Amino acid sequence: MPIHPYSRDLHTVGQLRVMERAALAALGISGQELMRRAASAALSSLRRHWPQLQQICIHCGPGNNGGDGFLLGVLAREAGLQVELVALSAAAHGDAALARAAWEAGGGKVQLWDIDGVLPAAELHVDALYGIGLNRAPEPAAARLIEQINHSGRPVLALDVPSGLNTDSGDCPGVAIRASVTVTFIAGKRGLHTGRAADQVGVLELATLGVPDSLYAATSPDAQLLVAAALPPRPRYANKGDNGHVLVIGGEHGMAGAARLAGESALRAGAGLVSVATRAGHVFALNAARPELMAHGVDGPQTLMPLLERASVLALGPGLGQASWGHALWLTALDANKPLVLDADGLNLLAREPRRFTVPAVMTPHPGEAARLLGVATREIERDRFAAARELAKRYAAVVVLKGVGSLVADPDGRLDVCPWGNPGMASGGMGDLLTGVVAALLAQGCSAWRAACLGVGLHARAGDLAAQRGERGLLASDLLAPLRELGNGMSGCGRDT
Ligand SMILES: NC(=O)C1=CN([C@@H]2O[C@H](COP(=O)(O)OP(=O)(O)OC[C@H]3O[C@@H](n4cnc5c(N)ncnc54)[C@H](O)[C@@H]3O)[C@@H](O)[C@H]2O)[C@H](O)CC1
Ligand SMILES: [K+]
Repeated sequence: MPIHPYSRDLHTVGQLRVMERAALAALGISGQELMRRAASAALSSLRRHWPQLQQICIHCGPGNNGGDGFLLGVLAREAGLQVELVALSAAAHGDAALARAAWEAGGGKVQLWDIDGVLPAAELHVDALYGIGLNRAPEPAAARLIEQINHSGRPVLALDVPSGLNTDSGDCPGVAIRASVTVTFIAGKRGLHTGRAADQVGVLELATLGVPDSLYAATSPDAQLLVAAALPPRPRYANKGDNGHVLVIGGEHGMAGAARLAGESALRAGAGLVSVATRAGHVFALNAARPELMAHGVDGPQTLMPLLERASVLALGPGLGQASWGHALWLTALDANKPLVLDADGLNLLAREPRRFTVPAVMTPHPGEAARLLGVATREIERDRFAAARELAKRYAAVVVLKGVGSLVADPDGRLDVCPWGNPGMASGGMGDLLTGVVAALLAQGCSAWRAACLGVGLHARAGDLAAQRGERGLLASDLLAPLRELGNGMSGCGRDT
Protein backbone atom coordinates (compact mmCIF):
# COMPACT_ATOMS: atom_id res chain seq x y z
CA MET A 1 0.00 0.00 0.00
CA PRO A 2 1.49 3.40 -0.93
CA ILE A 3 2.32 5.51 2.14
CA HIS A 4 -0.01 8.49 2.38
CA PRO A 5 1.88 11.79 2.94
CA TYR A 6 -0.12 12.38 6.11
CA SER A 7 -0.06 8.83 7.44
CA ARG A 8 2.19 9.96 10.32
CA ASP A 9 -0.57 12.26 11.64
CA LEU A 10 -2.58 11.00 14.62
CA HIS A 11 -5.85 12.62 15.60
CA THR A 12 -8.34 12.63 18.46
CA VAL A 13 -12.00 11.78 18.08
CA GLY A 14 -12.85 15.48 18.31
CA GLN A 15 -10.49 16.29 15.46
CA LEU A 16 -11.87 13.40 13.38
CA ARG A 17 -15.42 14.68 13.79
CA VAL A 18 -14.29 18.08 12.47
CA MET A 19 -12.37 16.43 9.63
CA GLU A 20 -15.39 14.35 8.68
CA ARG A 21 -17.59 17.43 8.42
CA ALA A 22 -14.90 19.32 6.49
CA ALA A 23 -14.44 16.34 4.17
CA LEU A 24 -18.15 16.24 3.36
CA ALA A 25 -18.07 19.95 2.55
CA ALA A 26 -14.81 19.77 0.58
CA LEU A 27 -15.96 16.78 -1.46
CA GLY A 28 -19.55 18.04 -1.77
CA ILE A 29 -20.91 14.61 -0.89
CA SER A 30 -23.41 13.22 1.64
CA GLY A 31 -22.59 11.25 4.75
CA GLN A 32 -24.15 8.27 3.01
CA GLU A 33 -21.65 8.60 0.13
CA LEU A 34 -18.74 8.87 2.59
CA MET A 35 -20.06 5.74 4.29
CA ARG A 36 -20.26 4.00 0.92
CA ARG A 37 -16.63 4.92 0.26
CA ALA A 38 -15.68 3.47 3.63
CA ALA A 39 -17.52 0.27 2.78
CA SER A 40 -15.85 0.13 -0.63
CA ALA A 41 -12.42 0.58 0.96
CA ALA A 42 -13.25 -2.18 3.43
CA LEU A 43 -14.24 -4.53 0.57
CA SER A 44 -10.96 -3.77 -1.25
CA SER A 45 -8.99 -4.55 1.90
CA LEU A 46 -10.96 -7.76 2.41
CA ARG A 47 -10.32 -8.89 -1.19
CA ARG A 48 -6.62 -8.04 -0.94
CA HIS A 49 -6.04 -9.99 2.26
CA TRP A 50 -8.42 -12.90 1.65
CA PRO A 51 -8.82 -13.22 -2.16
CA GLN A 52 -10.32 -16.75 -2.04
CA LEU A 53 -12.98 -15.89 0.53
CA GLN A 54 -16.56 -16.87 -0.23
CA GLN A 55 -18.51 -16.42 3.00
CA ILE A 56 -18.39 -13.61 5.59
CA CYS A 57 -20.37 -12.51 8.64
CA ILE A 58 -20.67 -8.77 9.35
CA HIS A 59 -21.43 -7.59 12.90
CA CYS A 60 -23.12 -4.17 12.99
CA GLY A 61 -23.35 -1.84 15.98
CA PRO A 62 -25.90 0.90 16.64
CA GLY A 63 -24.07 3.80 14.99
CA ASN A 64 -22.32 4.76 11.80
CA ASN A 65 -19.66 2.11 12.25
CA GLY A 66 -22.55 -0.28 11.91
CA GLY A 67 -23.66 1.73 8.89
CA ASP A 68 -20.30 0.99 7.28
CA GLY A 69 -21.03 -2.66 7.94
CA PHE A 70 -24.46 -2.64 6.31
CA LEU A 71 -23.09 -0.99 3.17
CA LEU A 72 -20.17 -3.43 3.11
CA GLY A 73 -22.81 -6.16 3.12
CA VAL A 74 -24.51 -4.61 0.10
CA LEU A 75 -21.21 -4.33 -1.83
CA ALA A 76 -19.98 -7.79 -0.78
CA ARG A 77 -23.23 -9.42 -1.89
CA GLU A 78 -22.98 -7.55 -5.24
CA ALA A 79 -19.42 -8.95 -5.50
CA GLY A 80 -20.84 -12.48 -5.16
CA LEU A 81 -19.92 -13.21 -1.55
CA GLN A 82 -22.28 -15.01 0.80
CA VAL A 83 -23.05 -12.54 3.58
CA GLU A 84 -24.53 -13.17 7.03
CA LEU A 85 -25.28 -10.11 9.12
CA VAL A 86 -25.69 -9.72 12.88
CA ALA A 87 -26.97 -6.48 14.42
CA LEU A 88 -26.74 -5.35 18.03
CA SER A 89 -29.88 -3.22 17.87
CA ALA A 90 -33.26 -3.47 16.20
CA ALA A 91 -33.07 -0.05 14.58
CA ALA A 92 -30.48 2.44 13.36
CA HIS A 93 -30.48 6.23 12.97
CA GLY A 94 -29.43 8.74 10.33
CA ASP A 95 -26.97 7.50 7.73
CA ALA A 96 -26.80 4.11 9.43
CA ALA A 97 -30.56 3.72 9.03
CA LEU A 98 -30.25 4.46 5.30
CA ALA A 99 -27.47 1.90 5.10
CA ARG A 100 -29.54 -0.70 6.92
CA ALA A 101 -32.49 0.03 4.60
CA ALA A 102 -30.21 -0.52 1.58
CA TRP A 103 -29.11 -3.88 2.99
CA GLU A 104 -32.66 -5.02 3.68
CA ALA A 105 -34.05 -3.61 0.40
CA GLY A 106 -31.78 -6.01 -1.44
CA GLY A 107 -33.12 -8.95 0.54
CA GLY A 108 -30.48 -8.83 3.24
CA LYS A 109 -31.47 -10.50 6.51
CA VAL A 110 -30.52 -9.24 9.95
CA GLN A 111 -29.93 -11.59 12.91
CA LEU A 112 -30.69 -9.52 16.00
CA TRP A 113 -28.06 -10.43 18.59
CA ASP A 114 -28.80 -11.24 22.20
CA ILE A 115 -26.56 -12.50 24.95
CA ASP A 116 -27.56 -16.14 24.27
CA GLY A 117 -26.95 -15.69 20.55
CA VAL A 118 -25.02 -18.26 18.51
CA LEU A 119 -22.26 -16.89 16.29
CA PRO A 120 -23.05 -17.64 12.62
CA ALA A 121 -20.43 -19.78 10.85
CA ALA A 122 -18.21 -17.75 8.52
CA GLU A 123 -14.79 -17.81 6.94
CA LEU A 124 -14.24 -14.24 8.11
CA HIS A 125 -15.89 -11.97 10.66
CA VAL A 126 -16.17 -8.22 10.02
CA ASP A 127 -16.25 -5.96 13.08
CA ALA A 128 -18.57 -3.03 12.46
CA LEU A 129 -19.76 -2.80 16.07
CA TYR A 130 -18.11 0.36 17.34
CA GLY A 131 -15.70 2.84 15.80
CA ILE A 132 -14.63 6.24 17.07
CA GLY A 133 -17.89 6.56 19.00
CA LEU A 134 -17.02 3.97 21.66
CA ASN A 135 -17.12 5.82 24.96
CA ARG A 136 -17.35 3.06 27.57
CA ALA A 137 -16.90 -0.68 27.96
CA PRO A 138 -19.11 -2.69 25.58
CA GLU A 139 -22.46 -3.73 27.11
CA PRO A 140 -22.79 -7.40 28.18
CA ALA A 141 -24.48 -8.61 24.97
CA ALA A 142 -21.89 -6.84 22.78
CA ALA A 143 -19.09 -8.09 25.03
CA ARG A 144 -20.33 -11.66 24.63
CA LEU A 145 -20.41 -11.24 20.83
CA ILE A 146 -16.86 -9.80 20.84
CA GLU A 147 -15.61 -12.74 22.89
CA GLN A 148 -17.29 -15.24 20.55
CA ILE A 149 -15.74 -13.53 17.50
CA ASN A 150 -12.30 -13.53 19.18
CA HIS A 151 -12.60 -17.24 19.96
CA SER A 152 -14.08 -18.25 16.59
CA GLY A 153 -10.70 -19.24 15.18
CA ARG A 154 -11.52 -17.12 12.14
CA PRO A 155 -9.77 -13.96 10.87
CA VAL A 156 -11.36 -10.62 11.75
CA LEU A 157 -11.45 -7.43 9.67
CA ALA A 158 -12.15 -4.40 11.91
CA LEU A 159 -13.70 -1.29 10.38
CA ASP A 160 -12.10 1.98 11.48
CA VAL A 161 -11.22 0.88 15.04
CA PRO A 162 -11.27 -2.59 16.64
CA SER A 163 -14.44 -2.47 18.75
CA GLY A 164 -13.68 -1.99 22.41
CA LEU A 165 -10.45 -0.01 21.85
CA ASN A 166 -10.60 3.63 22.88
CA THR A 167 -9.70 5.75 19.83
CA ASP A 168 -8.05 8.50 21.88
CA SER A 169 -6.05 6.54 24.45
CA GLY A 170 -5.46 3.00 23.16
CA ASP A 171 -7.00 1.79 26.40
CA CYS A 172 -9.62 -1.00 26.50
CA PRO A 173 -12.25 -0.28 29.17
CA GLY A 174 -13.65 -3.82 28.64
CA VAL A 175 -13.25 -6.61 26.08
CA ALA A 176 -12.08 -5.66 22.61
CA ILE A 177 -11.91 -7.23 19.17
CA ARG A 178 -8.57 -8.82 18.26
CA ALA A 179 -8.39 -7.93 14.56
CA SER A 180 -6.24 -9.59 11.90
CA VAL A 181 -6.55 -6.40 9.85
CA THR A 182 -7.94 -2.95 10.73
CA VAL A 183 -8.86 -0.60 7.91
CA THR A 184 -9.17 2.87 9.39
CA PHE A 185 -10.89 5.71 7.59
CA ILE A 186 -9.84 9.22 6.64
CA ALA A 187 -6.97 9.77 9.11
CA GLY A 188 -4.70 8.13 11.66
CA LYS A 189 -5.91 7.85 15.23
CA ARG A 190 -3.92 8.11 18.47
CA GLY A 191 -5.38 4.99 20.07
CA LEU A 192 -4.37 2.71 17.19
CA HIS A 193 -0.67 3.08 18.07
CA THR A 194 -0.21 2.85 21.83
CA GLY A 195 -1.44 1.07 24.95
CA ARG A 196 -3.45 -2.08 24.13
CA ALA A 197 -3.54 -1.30 20.37
CA ALA A 198 -0.66 -3.67 19.56
CA ASP A 199 -2.79 -6.66 20.65
CA GLN A 200 -6.01 -5.50 19.02
CA VAL A 201 -5.29 -3.78 15.70
CA GLY A 202 -3.41 -6.38 13.66
CA VAL A 203 -2.20 -5.10 10.28
CA LEU A 204 -3.27 -1.45 10.05
CA GLU A 205 -4.33 0.16 6.75
CA LEU A 206 -5.41 3.76 6.17
CA ALA A 207 -8.17 4.46 3.65
CA THR A 208 -8.40 8.21 3.04
CA LEU A 209 -11.75 7.97 1.13
CA GLY A 210 -10.63 10.59 -1.40
CA VAL A 211 -10.25 13.38 1.15
CA PRO A 212 -8.07 16.10 -0.46
CA ASP A 213 -4.53 16.66 0.87
CA SER A 214 -5.47 20.30 1.48
CA LEU A 215 -7.74 19.15 4.30
CA TYR A 216 -4.94 17.25 6.02
CA ALA A 217 -2.62 20.22 5.56
CA ALA A 218 -5.21 22.45 7.25
CA THR A 219 -5.59 20.12 10.24
CA SER A 220 -2.72 20.06 12.73
CA PRO A 221 -2.62 16.55 14.22
CA ASP A 222 -2.65 15.95 17.96
CA ALA A 223 0.43 13.71 17.62
CA GLN A 224 2.64 12.13 14.97
CA LEU A 225 4.37 8.81 14.43
CA LEU A 226 8.17 8.83 14.73
CA VAL A 227 10.01 8.34 11.45
CA ALA A 228 13.02 6.05 11.04
CA ALA A 229 16.23 8.07 11.00
CA ALA A 230 19.95 7.45 11.30
CA LEU A 231 22.24 9.67 13.34
CA PRO A 232 23.63 12.83 11.73
CA PRO A 233 26.76 11.98 9.68
CA ARG A 234 30.12 12.69 11.33
CA PRO A 235 32.68 15.08 9.83
CA ARG A 236 35.82 13.15 8.78
CA TYR A 237 38.08 15.24 10.98
CA ALA A 238 36.06 14.43 14.13
CA ASN A 239 37.91 13.40 17.25
CA LYS A 240 36.54 11.83 20.42
CA GLY A 241 36.34 15.22 22.09
CA ASP A 242 33.84 16.39 19.45
CA ASN A 243 31.30 13.77 20.38
CA GLY A 244 30.79 14.60 23.98
CA HIS A 245 31.52 12.96 27.29
CA VAL A 246 28.72 11.05 28.97
CA LEU A 247 28.91 10.37 32.70
CA VAL A 248 26.73 7.47 33.86
CA ILE A 249 25.92 7.71 37.57
CA GLY A 250 24.53 4.53 39.10
CA GLY A 251 25.25 0.92 39.83
CA GLU A 252 24.48 0.48 43.51
CA HIS A 253 25.49 -2.89 45.02
CA GLY A 254 23.77 -5.64 43.06
CA MET A 255 22.97 -3.36 40.12
CA ALA A 256 26.35 -2.81 38.44
CA GLY A 257 25.00 -4.18 35.17
CA ALA A 258 22.55 -1.29 34.80
CA ALA A 259 25.36 1.24 34.80
CA ARG A 260 27.40 -0.89 32.42
CA LEU A 261 24.55 -1.29 29.93
CA ALA A 262 23.87 2.44 29.96
CA GLY A 263 27.57 3.16 29.46
CA GLU A 264 27.99 0.63 26.68
CA SER A 265 24.92 1.77 24.78
CA ALA A 266 26.19 5.36 25.03
CA LEU A 267 29.41 4.19 23.34
CA ARG A 268 27.49 2.26 20.68
CA ALA A 269 25.33 5.30 19.96
CA GLY A 270 28.42 7.38 19.27
CA ALA A 271 29.41 9.23 22.44
CA GLY A 272 33.10 10.23 22.25
CA LEU A 273 33.92 9.38 25.87
CA VAL A 274 31.90 7.54 28.51
CA SER A 275 32.68 7.50 32.23
CA VAL A 276 30.83 5.54 34.87
CA ALA A 277 30.56 6.70 38.49
CA THR A 278 29.63 3.63 40.53
CA ARG A 279 30.47 1.63 43.63
CA ALA A 280 34.26 1.05 43.96
CA GLY A 281 33.66 -2.69 44.07
CA HIS A 282 32.32 -2.65 40.51
CA VAL A 283 35.24 -0.87 38.85
CA PHE A 284 37.37 -3.91 38.09
CA ALA A 285 34.47 -5.88 36.59
CA LEU A 286 33.36 -2.92 34.47
CA ASN A 287 36.86 -2.29 33.13
CA ALA A 288 37.33 -5.98 32.39
CA ALA A 289 33.96 -6.24 30.63
CA ARG A 290 34.25 -3.09 28.56
CA PRO A 291 37.68 -1.40 28.76
CA GLU A 292 36.41 1.51 26.62
CA LEU A 293 34.37 2.62 29.65
CA MET A 294 36.22 4.79 32.21
CA ALA A 295 34.89 3.34 35.46
CA HIS A 296 35.41 5.24 38.76
CA GLY A 297 34.55 4.20 42.30
CA VAL A 298 32.70 7.05 44.03
CA ASP A 299 31.61 7.12 47.67
CA GLY A 300 29.92 10.53 47.76
CA PRO A 301 29.80 14.10 46.46
CA GLN A 302 33.54 14.75 46.99
CA THR A 303 34.64 11.94 44.68
CA LEU A 304 31.82 12.61 42.21
CA MET A 305 32.52 16.33 41.71
CA PRO A 306 35.69 16.02 39.55
CA LEU A 307 33.87 13.58 37.25
CA LEU A 308 30.93 15.97 36.91
CA GLU A 309 33.27 18.76 35.87
CA ARG A 310 34.69 16.67 33.00
CA ALA A 311 31.32 15.43 31.71
CA SER A 312 29.15 17.18 29.13
CA VAL A 313 26.02 15.07 29.71
CA LEU A 314 24.79 12.98 32.65
CA ALA A 315 22.92 9.66 32.57
CA LEU A 316 21.55 9.69 36.10
CA GLY A 317 19.76 6.74 37.61
CA PRO A 318 20.58 3.31 36.11
CA GLY A 319 20.78 1.02 39.14
CA LEU A 320 21.26 4.05 41.40
CA GLY A 321 19.04 2.83 44.24
CA GLN A 322 17.31 5.25 46.61
CA ALA A 323 19.49 4.76 49.69
CA SER A 324 21.85 7.40 51.12
CA TRP A 325 24.67 6.70 48.61
CA GLY A 326 22.43 7.06 45.57
CA HIS A 327 20.52 9.98 47.04
CA ALA A 328 23.71 11.95 47.79
CA LEU A 329 25.03 11.37 44.25
CA TRP A 330 21.64 12.32 42.80
CA LEU A 331 21.55 15.67 44.65
CA THR A 332 25.15 16.51 43.65
CA ALA A 333 24.54 15.57 40.02
CA LEU A 334 21.40 17.72 39.74
CA ASP A 335 23.20 20.68 41.29
CA ALA A 336 25.84 20.45 38.53
CA ASN A 337 23.18 21.79 36.11
CA LYS A 338 24.38 19.69 33.16
CA PRO A 339 22.15 18.38 30.35
CA LEU A 340 20.92 15.00 31.51
CA VAL A 341 18.84 11.90 31.05
CA LEU A 342 17.00 10.86 34.19
CA ASP A 343 15.86 7.24 34.53
CA ALA A 344 14.91 4.52 37.02
CA ASP A 345 15.76 5.49 40.62
CA GLY A 346 16.78 8.93 39.41
CA LEU A 347 13.07 9.35 38.63
CA ASN A 348 11.89 7.75 41.86
CA LEU A 349 14.06 10.18 43.84
CA LEU A 350 12.60 13.05 41.77
CA ALA A 351 9.11 11.88 42.69
CA ARG A 352 10.14 12.23 46.35
CA GLU A 353 11.87 15.61 45.83
CA PRO A 354 10.24 17.25 42.77
CA ARG A 355 11.96 20.06 40.87
CA ARG A 356 11.64 21.70 37.44
CA PHE A 357 14.59 21.46 35.11
CA THR A 358 16.36 24.53 33.75
CA VAL A 359 18.84 22.55 31.60
CA PRO A 360 18.09 20.25 28.62
CA ALA A 361 16.57 17.21 30.33
CA VAL A 362 15.02 13.93 29.15
CA MET A 363 13.05 11.77 31.59
CA THR A 364 12.37 8.15 30.63
CA PRO A 365 9.71 6.74 32.99
CA HIS A 366 7.85 3.50 32.58
CA PRO A 367 4.16 3.75 33.63
CA GLY A 368 4.90 2.90 37.29
CA GLU A 369 7.55 5.60 37.58
CA ALA A 370 5.24 8.03 35.78
CA ALA A 371 2.50 7.23 38.30
CA ARG A 372 4.82 8.02 41.20
CA LEU A 373 5.95 11.28 39.53
CA LEU A 374 2.32 12.36 39.06
CA GLY A 375 1.08 10.98 42.37
CA VAL A 376 -1.57 8.78 40.75
CA ALA A 377 -2.23 5.05 40.32
CA THR A 378 -0.55 3.33 37.39
CA ARG A 379 -4.02 2.53 35.99
CA GLU A 380 -4.58 6.27 35.58
CA ILE A 381 -1.47 6.52 33.39
CA GLU A 382 -2.64 3.73 31.08
CA ARG A 383 -6.12 5.27 30.91
CA ASP A 384 -4.68 8.21 29.00
CA ARG A 385 -0.98 7.88 28.19
CA PHE A 386 -1.03 11.01 26.04
CA ALA A 387 -2.31 13.22 28.85
CA ALA A 388 0.14 11.67 31.34
CA ALA A 389 3.17 12.21 29.10
CA ARG A 390 2.17 15.81 28.42
CA GLU A 391 1.50 16.55 32.11
CA LEU A 392 4.89 15.16 33.12
CA ALA A 393 6.72 17.18 30.47
CA LYS A 394 4.97 20.37 31.52
CA ARG A 395 5.30 19.81 35.27
CA TYR A 396 9.03 19.01 35.17
CA ALA A 397 10.00 21.22 32.18
CA ALA A 398 11.60 18.22 30.49
CA VAL A 399 11.16 16.06 27.40
CA VAL A 400 9.44 12.88 28.60
CA VAL A 401 9.61 9.40 27.12
CA LEU A 402 6.65 7.47 28.52
CA LYS A 403 7.78 3.92 27.82
CA GLY A 404 5.50 0.99 27.08
CA VAL A 405 3.88 -0.46 23.98
CA GLY A 406 3.98 2.52 21.64
CA SER A 407 6.34 4.73 23.66
CA LEU A 408 5.35 8.41 23.67
CA VAL A 409 7.76 11.36 23.46
CA ALA A 410 6.31 14.63 24.78
CA ASP A 411 7.84 18.07 25.24
CA PRO A 412 6.73 20.83 27.67
CA ASP A 413 4.92 22.66 24.84
CA GLY A 414 2.60 19.72 24.23
CA ARG A 415 4.28 18.32 21.13
CA LEU A 416 4.01 14.52 21.11
CA ASP A 417 5.38 11.73 18.90
CA VAL A 418 4.51 8.03 19.08
CA CYS A 419 7.00 5.21 18.49
CA PRO A 420 5.64 2.58 16.07
CA TRP A 421 8.43 0.05 16.72
CA GLY A 422 9.34 -2.32 19.53
CA ASN A 423 8.12 -5.72 20.66
CA PRO A 424 7.21 -7.64 23.84
CA GLY A 425 10.69 -9.17 23.96
CA MET A 426 11.90 -5.75 25.09
CA ALA A 427 9.97 -6.01 28.34
CA SER A 428 13.05 -7.37 30.09
CA GLY A 429 15.63 -6.05 32.54
CA GLY A 430 18.22 -3.68 31.19
CA MET A 431 16.29 -2.41 28.16
CA GLY A 432 15.61 0.89 29.91
CA ASP A 433 19.28 1.28 30.84
CA LEU A 434 20.16 0.89 27.16
CA LEU A 435 17.69 3.61 26.18
CA THR A 436 19.17 5.95 28.81
CA GLY A 437 22.64 5.52 27.35
CA VAL A 438 21.48 6.06 23.77
CA VAL A 439 19.63 9.27 24.58
CA ALA A 440 22.57 10.56 26.66
CA ALA A 441 24.94 9.86 23.76
CA LEU A 442 22.73 11.82 21.36
CA LEU A 443 22.55 14.75 23.77
CA ALA A 444 26.36 14.58 24.03
CA GLN A 445 26.62 14.73 20.22
CA GLY A 446 24.73 17.97 20.12
CA CYS A 447 21.12 16.89 19.66
CA SER A 448 18.41 18.93 21.40
CA ALA A 449 16.53 17.15 24.18
CA TRP A 450 13.55 16.62 21.81
CA ARG A 451 15.67 15.25 18.96
CA ALA A 452 17.80 13.10 21.28
CA ALA A 453 14.65 11.56 22.77
CA CYS A 454 12.92 10.96 19.41
CA LEU A 455 16.03 9.60 17.69
CA GLY A 456 16.99 7.55 20.75
CA VAL A 457 13.55 5.97 21.19
CA GLY A 458 13.38 5.14 17.48
CA LEU A 459 16.88 3.63 17.32
CA HIS A 460 16.35 1.65 20.52
CA ALA A 461 13.00 0.20 19.42
CA ARG A 462 14.18 -0.58 15.88
CA ALA A 463 17.26 -2.29 17.34
CA GLY A 464 14.88 -4.32 19.49
CA ASP A 465 12.87 -5.36 16.43
CA LEU A 466 16.03 -6.28 14.56
CA ALA A 467 17.39 -8.30 17.50
CA ALA A 468 13.99 -10.03 17.93
CA GLN A 469 14.01 -11.38 14.38
CA ARG A 470 15.34 -14.61 15.91
CA GLY A 471 12.65 -14.65 18.59
CA GLU A 472 11.29 -12.29 21.21
CA ARG A 473 11.42 -14.68 24.16
CA GLY A 474 14.85 -14.61 25.76
CA LEU A 475 15.80 -11.31 24.08
CA LEU A 476 18.51 -9.70 26.22
CA ALA A 477 19.28 -5.99 26.44
CA SER A 478 22.87 -6.58 25.31
CA ASP A 479 21.50 -8.25 22.13
CA LEU A 480 20.54 -4.75 21.01
CA LEU A 481 24.05 -3.29 21.17
CA ALA A 482 25.20 -4.47 17.74
CA PRO A 483 21.96 -3.52 15.91
CA LEU A 484 22.08 -0.13 17.66
CA ARG A 485 25.42 0.54 16.04
CA GLU A 486 24.23 -0.64 12.59
CA LEU A 487 21.05 1.45 12.70
CA GLY A 488 22.89 4.45 14.08
CA ASN A 489 25.02 4.32 10.96
CA GLY A 490 21.98 4.20 8.72
CA MET A 491 22.08 0.53 7.77
CA SER A 492 18.73 -0.86 6.76
CA GLY A 493 16.78 -2.06 9.73
CA CYS A 494 15.34 -5.08 7.91
CA GLY A 495 12.66 -4.63 10.61
CA ARG A 496 9.44 -2.66 10.29
CA ASP A 497 11.12 0.58 9.26
CA THR A 498 8.11 2.15 7.58
N1 LIG B 1 -14.30 8.98 10.70
C1 LIG B 1 -14.95 9.20 9.53
O1 LIG B 1 -14.73 10.19 8.89
C2 LIG B 1 -15.98 8.24 9.07
C3 LIG B 1 -16.76 7.64 10.03
N2 LIG B 1 -17.70 6.77 9.69
C4 LIG B 1 -17.99 5.67 10.56
O2 LIG B 1 -18.71 6.19 11.64
C5 LIG B 1 -18.11 5.74 12.86
C6 LIG B 1 -18.48 6.66 13.97
O3 LIG B 1 -19.86 6.51 14.10
P1 LIG B 1 -20.63 6.93 15.42
O4 LIG B 1 -22.06 6.70 15.14
O5 LIG B 1 -20.20 8.27 15.82
O6 LIG B 1 -20.17 5.96 16.56
P2 LIG B 1 -19.86 4.42 16.55
O7 LIG B 1 -20.56 3.75 15.41
O8 LIG B 1 -18.42 4.24 16.67
O9 LIG B 1 -20.55 3.96 17.95
C7 LIG B 1 -21.91 3.70 17.93
C8 LIG B 1 -22.64 4.41 19.01
O10 LIG B 1 -22.65 3.53 20.10
C9 LIG B 1 -22.78 4.26 21.31
N3 LIG B 1 -21.82 3.64 22.18
C10 LIG B 1 -20.55 4.01 22.43
N4 LIG B 1 -19.97 3.13 23.26
C11 LIG B 1 -20.88 2.19 23.52
C12 LIG B 1 -20.87 1.01 24.30
N5 LIG B 1 -19.78 0.63 24.95
N6 LIG B 1 -22.00 0.27 24.39
C13 LIG B 1 -23.10 0.64 23.70
N7 LIG B 1 -23.18 1.74 22.91
C14 LIG B 1 -22.07 2.49 22.85
C15 LIG B 1 -22.44 5.69 21.00
O11 LIG B 1 -23.60 6.45 21.25
C16 LIG B 1 -22.08 5.69 19.54
O12 LIG B 1 -22.71 6.74 18.87
C17 LIG B 1 -16.66 5.69 12.50
O13 LIG B 1 -15.92 4.90 13.40
C18 LIG B 1 -16.70 5.08 11.10
O14 LIG B 1 -16.75 3.69 11.15
C19 LIG B 1 -18.25 6.88 8.35
O15 LIG B 1 -19.18 5.96 8.06
C20 LIG B 1 -17.09 6.80 7.39
C21 LIG B 1 -16.16 7.99 7.62
K1 LIG C 1 -15.16 -1.50 14.52
